[in-house]
Order: sequence, then C-alpha cells, then structure tokens
Amino acid sequence: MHDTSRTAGAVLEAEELSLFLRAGHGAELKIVDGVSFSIARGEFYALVGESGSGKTVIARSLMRLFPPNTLRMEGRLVLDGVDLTTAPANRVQQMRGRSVSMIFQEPMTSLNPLMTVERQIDEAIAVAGGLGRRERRERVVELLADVQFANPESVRSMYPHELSGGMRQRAMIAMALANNPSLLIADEPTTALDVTIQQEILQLLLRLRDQHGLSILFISHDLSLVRRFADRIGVLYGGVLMETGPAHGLIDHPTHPYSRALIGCIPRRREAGRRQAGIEGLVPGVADWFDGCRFAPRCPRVGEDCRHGRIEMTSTRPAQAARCLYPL
Ligand SMILES: Nc1ncnc2c1ncn2[C@@H]1O[C@H](COP(=O)(O)OP(=O)(O)OP(=O)(O)O)[C@@H](O)[C@H]1O
Ligand code: NI
Repeated sequence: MHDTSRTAGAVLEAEELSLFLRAGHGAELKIVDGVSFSIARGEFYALVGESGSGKTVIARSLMRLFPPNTLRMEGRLVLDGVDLTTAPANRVQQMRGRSVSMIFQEPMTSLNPLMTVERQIDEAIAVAGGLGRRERRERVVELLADVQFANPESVRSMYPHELSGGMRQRAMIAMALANNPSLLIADEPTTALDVTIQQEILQLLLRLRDQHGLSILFISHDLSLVRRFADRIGVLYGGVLMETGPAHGLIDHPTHPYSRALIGCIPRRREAGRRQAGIEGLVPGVADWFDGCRFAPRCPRVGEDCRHGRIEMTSTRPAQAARCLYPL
C-alpha cells in the first residue's frame, strides 16, 4: 500500500539548510552546515550520527524551533509545499501538529502528569478545532486503538504515572497523530526502553506509516535498529550530512569513510566525553570547525585536497551519495 503513496512526492525537502548561532564575543557558530535531504510520503528516513552531530538541532529546525541564541537560518525547508524559512510565524504555528509532529525520548517531558490520557489527547485534537465534544471523544478512542492499546477504554482515564514506559510512548504517539500530520519526527524515542518494547514501538511506527502514509524522520544512534526499520539513512557528522542512501545499501556498503567508521563501531550509548571507541580522534567541537571535510583529521583516506574548500555531495552508488573526494 505504501508503495503507491510513496511516489506521491516529497513531504519534506531540506535544501542547503544552515543554522548560525551567536557565540560569545560577537562570534558566530554554524552548527548546521548545508544539509540537504528529502522525505517522501510514507517514507521512513533515519538520521544517524554521534552525539553532538546535530541530529536534534536539525529535527527541531524542521518545526522552526531554534536554540535561543540562533542568529539566522539559511537555505530552504519545504514542508507540505510551504517554505518554513519564509512562512509567517502564525502559519508555522498552525503547521505544528497538523503537518508535522514530534515525539521525544522521554515521554514524561511532553505528557502532563496531572492530566488523564484522554484529556491530553483531547486537547491535542481541540487545537485544530472543527470537532465537537462527542466526535473528539470518539477520536480519542480511535487514536488509542490506532497505537495498539489492547483496551483503549480503560487507558483513557489513566494518568501518565500509571502507564509503563512503552505505554507512555504510545500515548505520546497518539497525541502526536491527533491531527493527522504528514510527518512524524521521532528523536530517539526508544532509547530509554528495553529491547522488546523498542521493537514493538518501531513495528507500530511502520504500521502507522503503512496505514496512513505517514512519513517518519527517525533519529537514532542505533544503526542495527535503523538498518532493520528505515527505508533511507542520512549520516551526520559535525552538522554536515556526509552520506545518504537506502538503509541496507548504505550500511552494507558505506562509501564515506566516516560512515564506515561509524558502522564499524555502532555506539551503544551517549558517552560522557565525545570519544567513541573505534574512531580515532574526537568529533570537532562546533567552535573549532574549519574549511574542507570535517572528518579529514580522523580519516584514513584523507588527501591534501580534503582540507580545503567545499566538498560536494556526489553519487557513489545507485541512490547513494557521499560528500567525499575519495569515497570507498
Ligand atoms: N544553543 C546552543 N548554543 C551553542 N551550541 C549548541 C546549542 N545547541 C546545540 N549546540 C551544539 O550543536 C551541536 C549539535 O547538537 P545536537 O543536540 O543537535 O546533537 P545530537 O546529534 O542531537 O546529539 P545527541 O545524540 O547527544 O542527542 C552540539 O555540538 C551542541 O553542543
Ligand atoms: Ni539529540
């Protein structure tokens, strides 16, 4: 079913997206640098990268939620045909929840502990207006069934603390889907859950994608998870998209040396320092970024020309492209 809907064109197109922050002493930091990718209708796209690579900042930018010290955004960001870089604030506000919704690692940060599941989902539905009380009540039950609560009628009246971690995540997904968004952004939604529950949530997302033609932007450290569930992957490093391509192709045949290094040492958890076992050296801090390829100082294939100027994304394999002068 999703095969036909997937040809219906891009739900999201990010083109040369850059984000500049104000740093101390009048300096500016480019924390996202020329990132381009698109997500088709019904597509499950995963953004992967080490801690600090810019996954969350990019995800939030897609809802035009910028860090407070943001100076400006450059590039184009088109969601459901609307350019978010130029759309007025009220238009963007309207699109949140309706065109795009976001779920997070810790559902308790988005769920109100003092409100029942029903009330929270009801409020999310009411934001869009148009439905009467009774219709909204029906819609709540429908949403709870949609996220596969076996007994939606009883879950309705529960408070968040009465739910398990996996159930809270489902409740949050139900809220996020309240107004049928085209795109669901999931920022490491399963990292805090045990493996079985993690699989269940991923299966649920795939089912929702198939049933509703939902597009998913999934952010994760876990490449083994991503390989099993994503259609396509983007590999981020230091705010730069290094490689993008079909999930299986990219993981089985990475063409950027950084992707290969990342796949070779699938990181399991956030590390206190930014050193990752397996990749020599450190991720450059945003303040000490430089010209040329940001991976150059750690790259086994580096050439002198990698250290200067801009390196373009070039096709390396069918449907796969890398920002590298010496791809694998
Ligand atoms: N307001 C800010 N001011 C300065 N730097 C920031 C700000 N917000 C984020 N950064 C920096 O931008 C970079 C990207 O951060 P981001 O949170 O997007 O990383 P991430 O890939 O989501 O990491 P993690 O896997 O740990 O969640 C980091 O180096 C971070 O320190
Ligand atoms: Ni993050």
